[in-house]
Amino acid sequence: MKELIAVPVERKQKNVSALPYHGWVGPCNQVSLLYEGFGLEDASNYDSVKSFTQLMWPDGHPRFCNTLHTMTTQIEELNKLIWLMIFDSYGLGEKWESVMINYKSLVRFMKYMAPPPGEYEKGLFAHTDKPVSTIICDDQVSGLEIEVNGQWIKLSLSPSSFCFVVGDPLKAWSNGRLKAVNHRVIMSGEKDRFSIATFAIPVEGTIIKAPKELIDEQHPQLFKDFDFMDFFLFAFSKPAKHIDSGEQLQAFASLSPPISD
Ligand SMILES: O=C(O)CCC(=O)C(=O)O
Ligand SMILES: [Fe+2]
Repeated sequence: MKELIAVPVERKQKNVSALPYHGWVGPCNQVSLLYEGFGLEDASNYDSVKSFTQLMWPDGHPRFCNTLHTMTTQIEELNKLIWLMIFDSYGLGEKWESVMINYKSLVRFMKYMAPPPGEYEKGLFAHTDKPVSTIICDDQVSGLEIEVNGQWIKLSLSPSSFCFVVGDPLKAWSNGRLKAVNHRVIMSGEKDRFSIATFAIPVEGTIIKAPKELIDEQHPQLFKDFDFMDFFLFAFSKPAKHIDSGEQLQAFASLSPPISD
């Protein structure tokens, strides 16, 4: 990752995408002055990894390319395994093929700079994830926090462990059974933090809908069926900027008025 951060900014700026949050974002006020992130779309596809490394390094950095491809295919497998465990836990294991969401992995490589000495500063604002789910790994420099009952809890990931984050679409898919946790990154201490997040981005035209088995009289349908990309683009649109990240799904797809906890 340090090699990626060391790439000249003119080349980093070539890491662009038509989709929000899919390309390079340098330190800025909208996100954070401590934050820098790269985006790699369709990350388990070798050609796509190769195009990325060729964009970053004139020689394409074959060692980086191969290691990255191995990592992304394995994380994608891990994500699928977790989804299958979720399906199974709702008695849908046998039907996994009909409830599976086809997706591509978007990998984001992130660096959060250490704040000035003694300071406690935002690295990434509080949000719920807009992709279906996310797998995060970091370099054990803490910073990731989750909100539980109004309290922020710092997570310390142990070496070689991963954090699975439920995104808003998975909450909708599960008819509200799974919660999309509000999370943020707060930096303190002297060390920079490096993290890699792998997001599940459904393929074009995917409709997010709760399986009929998860809807009944006791569990009425909470969200209308929606096209993933419509929701994703809505979440990054101007009107949605005024809506709390955790409320965007409700605002976009709710079938009932909000229920307070
Ligand atoms: O860097 C992290 O640990 C979290 C990143 C994150 O939440 C995100 O990119 O959505
Ligand atoms: Fe996130």
